[in-house]
Amino acid sequence: MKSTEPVRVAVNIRPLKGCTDCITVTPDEPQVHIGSHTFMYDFVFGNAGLHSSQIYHRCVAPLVEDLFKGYNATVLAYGQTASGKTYTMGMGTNCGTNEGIIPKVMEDVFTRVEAVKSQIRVSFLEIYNEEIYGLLASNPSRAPIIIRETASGEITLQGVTEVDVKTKEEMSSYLARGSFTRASGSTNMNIQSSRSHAVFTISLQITTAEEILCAKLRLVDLAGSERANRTGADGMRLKEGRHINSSLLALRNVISLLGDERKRKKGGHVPYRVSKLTRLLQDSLGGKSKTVMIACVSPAISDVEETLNTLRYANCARNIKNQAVVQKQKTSAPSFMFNELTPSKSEAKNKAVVQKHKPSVPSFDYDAMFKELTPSKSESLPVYDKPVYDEDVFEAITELQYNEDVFEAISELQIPSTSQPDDVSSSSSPSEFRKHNTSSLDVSPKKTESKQEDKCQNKPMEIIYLTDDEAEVQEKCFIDLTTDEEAEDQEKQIIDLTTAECHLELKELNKRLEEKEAEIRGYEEKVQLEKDKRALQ
Ligand SMILES: Nc1ncnc2c1ncn2[C@@H]1O[C@H](COP(=O)(O)OP(=O)(O)OP(=O)(O)O)[C@@H](O)[C@H]1O
Repeated sequence: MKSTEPVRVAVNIRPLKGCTDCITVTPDEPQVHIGSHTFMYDFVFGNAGLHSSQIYHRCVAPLVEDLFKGYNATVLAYGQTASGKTYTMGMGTNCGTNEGIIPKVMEDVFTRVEAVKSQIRVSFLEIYNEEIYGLLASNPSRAPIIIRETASGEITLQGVTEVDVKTKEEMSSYLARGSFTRASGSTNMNIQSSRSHAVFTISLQITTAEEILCAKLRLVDLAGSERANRTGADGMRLKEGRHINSSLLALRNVISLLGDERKRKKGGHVPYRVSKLTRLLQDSLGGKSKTVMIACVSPAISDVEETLNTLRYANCARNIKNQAVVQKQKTSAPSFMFNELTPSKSEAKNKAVVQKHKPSVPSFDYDAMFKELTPSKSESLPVYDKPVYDEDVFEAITELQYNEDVFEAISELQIPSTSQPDDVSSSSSPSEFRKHNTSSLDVSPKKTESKQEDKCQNKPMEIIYLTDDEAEVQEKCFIDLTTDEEAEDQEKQIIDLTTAECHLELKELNKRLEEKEAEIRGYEEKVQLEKDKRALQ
């Protein structure tokens, strides 16, 4: 079953902290006014809009319902730093409480699973300085997770830890554990600012007499866009800010391309490969998932520019059309047991391998757990990489003002597609390969082949131990996207984008400089005239 689903967009306006309000909301309508701009959304929460306590029921509960029907779904919190994304998602200090979206999702999921035969797994990862790290891994060295692509275009993640969960409390403790491990730090704008994009994924498999539904709900808390002069970031924070901004720029570029019907009809290339963030969100934006974006904004006048940008991209995201597909496969016999599923060699190539890799048994005492984790937190943070991009370009991009021209120009930019090798490459041997936990993030290609519709294209949740032969087959269907050449290519694309933006910015500045010079010349002439007049008198 397939249905065209627009990305639904909600705006969440956080409470004002004692300064002038720059946003007004039309009562009883999802309409926001800012300066001379007016935007329509699917929902508006906060200010004169709906009460923010309704976010879950209005926006997210329908996705949980769809998850149980076999649809992949995504909730994406987007917005500038300190606009309330982590708070809204419930990934911050409130994650041990019932506040925020994720705790409510858990409540709902575990109420619903009582009525069905199911298995639930969770994974939690972050993109930090353009590397993907698992947040549930028991290994403190936190080796980066590798993105791979199957021959059919499905994105899988090699090295991510997925754990079985049986109760809401267990899931909640993994959320708390991962949230605590996630990179965060203090800036002038947010005392506990997320320094990475975080993705908490709930994988659900429901077995009925006829079929197996296997769908995923991805809950994404993006790091916020920031300006170094406002956050006061330097050193490590500045570098993080640059990575955050560059990946958000790539995301905005994808949104503006997918959200522009004219360009979509032209069939322009969508630059998902430019950053790891856009690769991971490929299924959520223009793919097979049902997606809700929650644009978090601050109503403070001091944040007006960033708020306007967020509102603009969120409005653009409403035009994105996904092709939601039920993720299912047939159960061959009525007594078919989920854990008994063993793939044939041919099936093995379409399935990701999941090995059971459970981190230490979660503690349900949050205070004790945080205490237990505190000394290891700094150790487990990723080691800083060498700066990947040109410092000057990033300096400029950090401070970049996203005005109309830049927005338009980025939309016009067509990024050449990274060639996808026909053949398969993989550096690890079959036995090495089996040592890793492999999990798919179900990021599927945009084009849907009808034949594949009723097959479960996501990774199955069962644990599969392959023979050497099967592992070889499995390996052959992966394409490693992280070769040096490809990484260089991706970096170059980001640099091209940022350079183009810098050129536009420079052009704008030159124009303003010329205007100022003309003004000064006019003033000097006036002064000279006055002098001449006085001399004549
Ligand atoms: N709706 C709200 N009601 C009360 N407090 C809020 C609300 N939204 C955010 N806050 C508070 O504002 C601060 C910043 O929020 P939060 O950390 O969620 O922002 P963020 O957008 O995730 O920032 P960053 O991108 O820097 O991580 C936090 O102290 C949070 O508790």
